[in-house]
Amino acid sequence: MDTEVAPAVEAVAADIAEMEIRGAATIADAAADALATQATASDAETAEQFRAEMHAAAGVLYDTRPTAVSLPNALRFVFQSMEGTTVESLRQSAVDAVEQFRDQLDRAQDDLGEIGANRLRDGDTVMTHCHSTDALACIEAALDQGKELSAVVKETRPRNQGHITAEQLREWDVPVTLIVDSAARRYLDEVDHVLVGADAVAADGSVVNKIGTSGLAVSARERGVPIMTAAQTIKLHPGTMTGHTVEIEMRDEAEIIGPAERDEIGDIAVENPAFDVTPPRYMDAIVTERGQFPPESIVTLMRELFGETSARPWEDPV
Ligand SMILES: O=C(COP(=O)(O)O)[C@H](O)[C@H](O)COP(=O)(O)O
Repeated sequence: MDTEVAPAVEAVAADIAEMEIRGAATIADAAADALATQATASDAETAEQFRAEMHAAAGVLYDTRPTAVSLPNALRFVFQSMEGTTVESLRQSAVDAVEQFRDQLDRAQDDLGEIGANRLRDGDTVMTHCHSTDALACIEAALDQGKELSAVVKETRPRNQGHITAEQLREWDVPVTLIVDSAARRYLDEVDHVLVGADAVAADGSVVNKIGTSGLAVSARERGVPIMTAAQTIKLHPGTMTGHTVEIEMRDEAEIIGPAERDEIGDIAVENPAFDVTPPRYMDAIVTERGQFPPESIVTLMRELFGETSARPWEDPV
């Protein structure tokens, strides 16, 4: 059977893999949109062929990056809403599902921002790690509430996503101090809150986020600084309810060390994990659009949202 994936979908997958499109919420949004593109572009003649093409497109998108569970959750949402026995009905239901998913994504981030903002007080200084649109939504909502905030922004080696955060905060007129990652503990005495995002939240309340989050959380606890994770419910990882672990993406060593430097140093091993796991005991709260949760109780929300799910519904037989 011809399982043609639209070139535009391949292009989105390449952009996600190369991190032109990055950050868990943005990846989910782009992946869902790509499924709508596939549905619209398909010239399948039978419902079976249409489904096969959609499954192939989902597979290409899924294979881009392994850690952000928002990506399979976005694909799952579309497949669970796709219904009908004709190409046209399947196409329409897929396109409608994508629109609904993207609307929900925007709304969830706004609602989460309102809740997270309540934890921030006027005059607070917030430390950030990486670039998280969910975390920034909390700051934006606090600013909208008329609170004045300042920020200490960790640069977030190796790819310096902290620069994106710094730029956004400057646009909102938030005074920013940029620091190298290893300066974080020194500056914790000057901050009132640590605010991070998540690529995945496990059933035991562990938070998977950009490498460096767990060390920051341990230091924050030691310093007595509250730390919260801003994570929409699409960051909740259903597979962890049945014992699966979250795969941590290992990236190219070239992000850390160039070929010339490497030659000079000689024969060494270089490892570049993109994410780490913060155990629930080091996190004060997980803020979702459904409210704020102590990490240990997030599983109740996961049961309510996911119930029985298959991990990769686009691989079901057509
Ligand atoms: O770790 C990262 C991004 O990693 P990368 O740059 O490797 O994708 C972000 O903290 C989360 O994805 C949450 O982002 P958001 O809140 O925007 O979903």
